[in-house]
Amino acid sequence: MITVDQAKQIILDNITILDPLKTPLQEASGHVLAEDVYAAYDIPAFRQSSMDGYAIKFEPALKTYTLVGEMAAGTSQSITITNGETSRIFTGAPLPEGADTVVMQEKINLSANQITVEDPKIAKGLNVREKGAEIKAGALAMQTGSLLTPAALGFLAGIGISEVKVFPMPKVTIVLTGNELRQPGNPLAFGQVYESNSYSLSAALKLEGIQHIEVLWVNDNLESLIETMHMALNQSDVVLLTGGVSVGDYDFVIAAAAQCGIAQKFHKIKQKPGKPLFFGTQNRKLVFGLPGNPSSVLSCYYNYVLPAIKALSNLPNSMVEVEAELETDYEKPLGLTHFLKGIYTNGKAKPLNAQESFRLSSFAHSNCLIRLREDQQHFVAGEKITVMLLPDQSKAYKND
Ligand SMILES: Nc1nc2c(c(=O)[nH]1)N[C@H]1C(S)=C(S)[C@@H](COP(=O)(O)OP(=O)(O)OC[C@H]3O[C@@H](n4cnc5c(N)ncnc54)[C@H](O)[C@@H]3O)O[C@H]1N2
Ligand code: MOO
Repeated sequence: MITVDQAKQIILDNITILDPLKTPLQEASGHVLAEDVYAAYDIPAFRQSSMDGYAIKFEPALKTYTLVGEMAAGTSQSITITNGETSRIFTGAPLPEGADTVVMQEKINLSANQITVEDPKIAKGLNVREKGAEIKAGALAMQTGSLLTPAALGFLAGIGISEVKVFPMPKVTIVLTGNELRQPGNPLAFGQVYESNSYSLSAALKLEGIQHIEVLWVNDNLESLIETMHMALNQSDVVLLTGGVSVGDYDFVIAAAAQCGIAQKFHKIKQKPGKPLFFGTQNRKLVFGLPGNPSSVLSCYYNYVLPAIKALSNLPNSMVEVEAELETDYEKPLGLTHFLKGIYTNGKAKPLNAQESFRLSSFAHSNCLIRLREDQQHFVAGEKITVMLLPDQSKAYKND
């Protein structure tokens, strides 16, 4: 059986970044740019006022100017002023021909059609945004590899860009196996359990900005599973199966994967929860067989699926690992890495009760996974261990 780190490396070794795609700016949030973007225009495209006030042709000795017109934002008509003249002007409006300076309206006195400038700091060019001050036509605006943050998207829109080439996010299909599964909201018959894996996985994927998520249900029989797997592979870049990867008579994932031409890269990792995790590829498509227990599914998602999904889109792994002090003693058997649901605050990590992989109550209240080494049995309070911060809990790590 392979170790946690070996499994992580095998997955990364099998990833090919998805082919870049032209995308409207409105859909590009959180993606990585796959091209250098150049400005097509000078921005601002004209000399404009940065204040509401009066545009003048600055003359050091002159304090009084005659009002001859107005320039509003969005006007398509320009006017011309000469020495001793002024035009009313508003923020964002083009400067009149001949003007080089704007006086804020709080810093003048208006009487009849004349203004008197009362601004000791007045100087040529004050309150004027020069043409091309933000960026010049032809200049590099953003480089390939940049993350499209809200500010980056606003910047690109502001210089007239409407679509960009990005590394897309993968399309994901979740395949639920298990005859016992029932949709929440319905009464349970004997032997049935509520289906919860699609809820946790879809929510985790949406949090990362994944938009294409499809959920397919399949009964525990080989033919149906093969058919559903083909469908899932056809429509997506990543297939996440839950359940059916263990050794039971109704666990068909491994056999179905082989029959669908999925090359097995590993099956089983020295870890708890999630020991029977399966990973395979079909060309560039990734297939994860997540052990069905709800806590195993999520633990494997954070450890293996999330980094893979990020890597497909050329994004860094969003799982942050930090060193922390274990708050209590802990005992575990040798041989498997354990991931414990825990609470991390102010550099200390506390394992929660209810660590069994069929239950999610502790996961629901945790903000981290505490990683305990496979080759160690006794852990003592105060000892340094590694903690994986859950990405949706970033505000919960520090006491105010
Ligand atoms: N003889 C052995 N039995 C088991 C082993 C083993 O090594 N030898 N490993 C155990 C471990 S560890 C795990 S984890 C599970 C994994 O089993 P499967 O991946 O085959 O999953 P299932 O048997 O289908 O389901 C396990 C458990 O999870 C529940 N489940 C499944 N899907 C959902 C869902 N969508 N929502 C909520 N709950 C779900 C299912 O009802 C089962 O209770 O195998 C152990 N057995
Ligand atoms: O590894 Mo299983 O996920 O412990 O129950």
